[in-house]
Amino acid sequence: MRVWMIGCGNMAGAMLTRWIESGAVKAEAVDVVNRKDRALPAGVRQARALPTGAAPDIVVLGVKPQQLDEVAGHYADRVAGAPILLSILAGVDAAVLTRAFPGPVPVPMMPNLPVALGQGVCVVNAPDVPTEVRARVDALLAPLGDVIWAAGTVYAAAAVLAGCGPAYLFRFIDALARAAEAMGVAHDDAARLALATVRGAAALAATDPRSPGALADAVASPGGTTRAGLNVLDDGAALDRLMQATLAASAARAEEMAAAARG
Ligand SMILES: NC(=O)C1=CN([C@@H]2O[C@H](COP(=O)(O)OP(=O)(O)OC[C@H]3O[C@@H](n4cnc5c(N)ncnc54)[C@H](OP(=O)(O)O)[C@@H]3O)[C@@H](O)[C@H]2O)C=CC1
Ligand SMILES: O=C(O)[C@@H]1CCC=N1
Repeated sequence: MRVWMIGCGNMAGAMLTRWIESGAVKAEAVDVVNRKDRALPAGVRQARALPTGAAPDIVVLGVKPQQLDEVAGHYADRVAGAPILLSILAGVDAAVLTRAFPGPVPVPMMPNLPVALGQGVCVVNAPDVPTEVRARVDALLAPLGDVIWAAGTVYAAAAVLAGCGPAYLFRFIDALARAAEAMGVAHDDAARLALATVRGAAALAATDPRSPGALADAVASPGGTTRAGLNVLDDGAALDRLMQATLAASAARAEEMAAAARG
């Protein structure tokens, strides 16, 4: 599969790393265009313009949403002959993509950074694409982790959970560590313990047949120490309300960005 990537920073770079490590895409089949050379997997070509010659099987758009018009001005003509335009731009829907890049089938999606390990989530928002396009996108995304197709408000919610979720969890790890540090654990030990606890708990939740709620109950002895802590998180649904407000803020920002992109 031949791939062109327009913009290949943190997120698109994570996807590229996994594609190459998994063997889904060969490094020499990838052309990246960015404004300066970056550390990319060996064998990937990078330049300040798309290559000449036949269009690839897929074009991946990996710039910031605010850079869409600029890159469309440079590359829309070259991209027009490609069959699929896969976009990871938050708040940029299929109609906006087609306006900027007429020709290819637009496939907006929201990945997350753990795709680099093959443990990410990709939420795809292209409900009406032809079967062969869906099959091709599914095959390309499969090595990255879970793939979910969603539309409308479900996509909006799933996209912020998947796309932003890692950042929320990184904050949670830091907050756990800071709390332990405030109680006397050395800074580095607190950071290590918090990360190891989250990693182990996530691995257990991913493999154990019990739900996260049931696993929490398995940790919390009746009248014990964990229950006392859970009572703080559960008081007035404090954690639920915090997460609802967090996702709602990200979703509202995505909607603002979508409105700006629509113009
Ligand atoms: N970070 C994340 O976890 C996630 C990000 N996203 C989406 O991914 C997209 C990129 O975000 P992220 O990777 O964090 O940002 P980065 O800034 O790391 O990546 C943006 C890339 O675009 C390139 N770029 C900018 N302008 C141009 C241009 N005119 N021509 C070609 N390339 C250009 C930059 O390279 P250079 O400066 O060298 O040109 C850089 O490689 C965003 O749209 C975001 O919504 C989606 C899900 C998760
Ligand atoms: O913060 C952002 O806008 C992008 C999209 C999801 C994660 N990063």
